[in-house]
Amino acid sequence: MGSEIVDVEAQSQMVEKSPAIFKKANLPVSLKFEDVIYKIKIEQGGFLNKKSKKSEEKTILKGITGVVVPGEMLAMLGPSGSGKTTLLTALGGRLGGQLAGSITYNGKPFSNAMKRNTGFVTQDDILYPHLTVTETLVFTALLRLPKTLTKQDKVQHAEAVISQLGLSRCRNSIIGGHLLRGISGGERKRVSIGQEMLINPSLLFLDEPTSGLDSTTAQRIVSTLWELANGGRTVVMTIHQPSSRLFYMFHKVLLLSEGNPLYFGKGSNALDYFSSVGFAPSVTMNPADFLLDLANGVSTAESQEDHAAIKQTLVSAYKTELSSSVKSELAIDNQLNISPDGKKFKRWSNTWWVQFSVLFRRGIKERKHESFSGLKIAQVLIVAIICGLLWWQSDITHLQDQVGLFFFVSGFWGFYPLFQAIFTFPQERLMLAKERSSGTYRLSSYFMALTLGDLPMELVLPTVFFTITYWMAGLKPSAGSFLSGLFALLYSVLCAQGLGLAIGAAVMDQKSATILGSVIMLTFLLAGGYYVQHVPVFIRWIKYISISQYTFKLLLGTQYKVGEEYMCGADKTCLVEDFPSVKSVGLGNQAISVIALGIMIVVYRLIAYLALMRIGVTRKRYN
Ligand SMILES: Nc1ncnc2c1ncn2[C@@H]1O[C@H](COP(=O)(O)OP(=O)(O)OP(=O)(O)O)[C@@H](O)[C@H]1O
Repeated sequence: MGSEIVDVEAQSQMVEKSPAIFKKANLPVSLKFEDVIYKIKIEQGGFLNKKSKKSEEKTILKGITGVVVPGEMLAMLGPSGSGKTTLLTALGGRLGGQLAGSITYNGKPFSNAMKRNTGFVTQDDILYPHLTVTETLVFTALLRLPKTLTKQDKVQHAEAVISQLGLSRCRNSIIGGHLLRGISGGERKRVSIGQEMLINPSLLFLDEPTSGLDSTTAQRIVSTLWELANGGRTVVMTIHQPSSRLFYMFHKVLLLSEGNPLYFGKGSNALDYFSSVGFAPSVTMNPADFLLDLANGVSTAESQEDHAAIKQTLVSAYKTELSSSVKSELAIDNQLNISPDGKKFKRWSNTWWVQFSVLFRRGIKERKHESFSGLKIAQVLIVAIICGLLWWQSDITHLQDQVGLFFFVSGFWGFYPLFQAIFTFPQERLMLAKERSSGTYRLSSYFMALTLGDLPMELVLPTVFFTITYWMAGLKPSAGSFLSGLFALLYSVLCAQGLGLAIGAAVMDQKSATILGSVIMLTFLLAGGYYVQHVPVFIRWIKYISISQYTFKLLLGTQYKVGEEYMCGADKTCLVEDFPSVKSVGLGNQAISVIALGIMIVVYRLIAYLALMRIGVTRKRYN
């Protein structure tokens, strides 16, 4: 107990020394929840026979009540699957579906203003692997801090968080991730907490902030959270197996077992309560371990116990012994009359333009390794040179060859941008969900930043390709033909890219999106007018949606004119427009191709945008 007091004193001193933003909460929040019940529908059976599929209702949370006031830190304990994360998500205003009971924040339901006053740290750290610690926190500060602060102030806030969380040593190291060495797990967790601390939330939720960390690091993180609570914040976290040192730092503890509350109250009173209902620990042990044993139906008092019966006894004991006192605590009017006023708390902290420009810069930084990869450039250069060599100084007498080149170009530049774009949104899914659910930015600014950020490289590569191939292959040596060919190609690249974005956003799974993308593009290619000219009427419509067909037609149009002749035999001339694959797409009506591709450029992006609207804004946890 003595060491506890020393700890607490040391922590109070640290608070004194802390930067201003950690001293006091702006808008203290009293969180009250009463009889929270959460049900889900589970599909059962029917693996072989769909008709036998039944949906069964499962109750995940079975009436949980509690109150946490500013300055308090609540820990939710319980075995795996007991409902801790579900309750945390519900309290954090992020759970949709069948949620019953009442959850209030200073007596009011969850609102946008409260969202901006709430920090939520998920169990898995969702961070960009290629950014450094400082970059990560500065970008978050620029996005999430209000526009009343200058850029300099925002950077200073990020710096303050870095020193407060002891991240100075690794400030310039990259976060890292899968197959990419970066900072340690504990440091990564602190960066995630730092991202939420930046906005100085008065209500902070954390899902297992200490899991996978050694006890010293865990202690350090919980101490920081304790400091935050001490500054008038309300801190709620789930925790797996806290050491006794940590256990006594929590002001309140909620013990769950299979969705039932077994205990709610001060951590230091927990053992007395369980002793009073007949479950006293027989040996001195970590109180958290003892509580978890009980929640699993294991009591040290008896050796051959019936786990289900013990759990049942504890559930009943809670109802008879504790429930009413917890509810009466709820009735105490400790509602703070501070509610975020609507004017002060607009929905977004920054203007569209600020969001866009920060996201644009962040996107370029995170993906520069990918977009400007030497391998990608080498791949395009090699294909361009091989094409140039194979079609070396071809001329119109070999019309078949030239037409083949144009078709290849339209196919290659259909697939290439499609597959570059298809991964964009599935890779970003978790980040988008995290940042959208905390109201960091508008979807439109994110969408524009991401799609425009990739654009320069996506357009440079086909330009380089076309320039090399065009002149090596000896196509029409006029600036007009070259430039209109290049325009047609870039136009079709934008279109294929849009299709890739739409498929990626709609499917949100890289593997399925790739398969779907290749089937669609292959169909477009086959219907492009080169391989088959006598298409049955019932399927002829495909060519009207085929990107390859329009690109092919535009490229042919830049080289040949209606009425132009070529040598089709020893001393025989034919009209270009009568050549089979030219005939199938035709040389006239080029404007229609331009309009059709233009429509597709817009429509595919619109589909991608609409598909993204479902991410992060629904308060569902399992989406
Ligand atoms: N949408 C869902 N679909 C299916 N099962 C769900 C869903 N939501 C929650 N569950 C189930 O509800 C129970 C509680 O889940 P929850 O993640 O809240 O537990 P937990 O106590 O946080 O577990 P852990 O400590 O392992 O993270 C689990 O059995 C889980 O499988």
